Amino acid sequence: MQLFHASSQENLLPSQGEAYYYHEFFTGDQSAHFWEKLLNEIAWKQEPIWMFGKQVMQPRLTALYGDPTKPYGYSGIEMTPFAWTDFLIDIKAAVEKEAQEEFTHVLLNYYRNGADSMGWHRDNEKVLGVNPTIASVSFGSTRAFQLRHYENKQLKKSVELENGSLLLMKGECQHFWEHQIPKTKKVLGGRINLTFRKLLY
Ligand SMILES: O=C(O)CCC(=O)C(=O)O
Ligand SMILES: [Fe+2]
Repeated sequence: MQLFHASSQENLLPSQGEAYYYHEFFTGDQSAHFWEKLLNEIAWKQEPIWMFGKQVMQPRLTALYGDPTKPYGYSGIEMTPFAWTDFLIDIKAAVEKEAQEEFTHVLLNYYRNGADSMGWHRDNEKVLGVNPTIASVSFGSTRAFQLRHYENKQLKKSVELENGSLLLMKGECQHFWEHQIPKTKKVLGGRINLTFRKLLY
């Protein structure tokens, strides 16, 4: 939405994948506006996933939006998308312009406080194709986003995802690197994250 973004434009990863961070991709005013919409108008739910043969509740709230005829799933669950809303389309358009990619779906995560989290994973479902571009937008409290090499787990990178920021993951990132949002004991408010994806149906 801004013409020039305060961006490092430099790859956060040393090799085998790309991750680019854009600080203040959205202005403070835009972010405050989207925060209110996201909090009040998204159909948030706490859903179970399968982990090591057991069903457990995810430690955060989630929602999926996109083409309702194209479901998407991970960790043994399948989600049916809700149809796009106007303000989600506005966010999507801004992100698509920067990413030079068209997205079909957005997965939303609401971390209510520092006890909510997302464990180590790669976004490598078959339906995303070989080297997917995933665009991740954050609003609300800053949380650490950690990346570590899948084969050499000592190799780690961390970036603080701030209010109004954009993170683009590209190339071989989902093949060679996993990522997580760890729990934190810092007293923190909520954070909402949107990951835009292109599902190849
Ligand atoms: O909350 C985040 O920044 C990460 C979200 C994520 O990795 C995902 O939805 O796959
Ligand atoms: Fe992810």
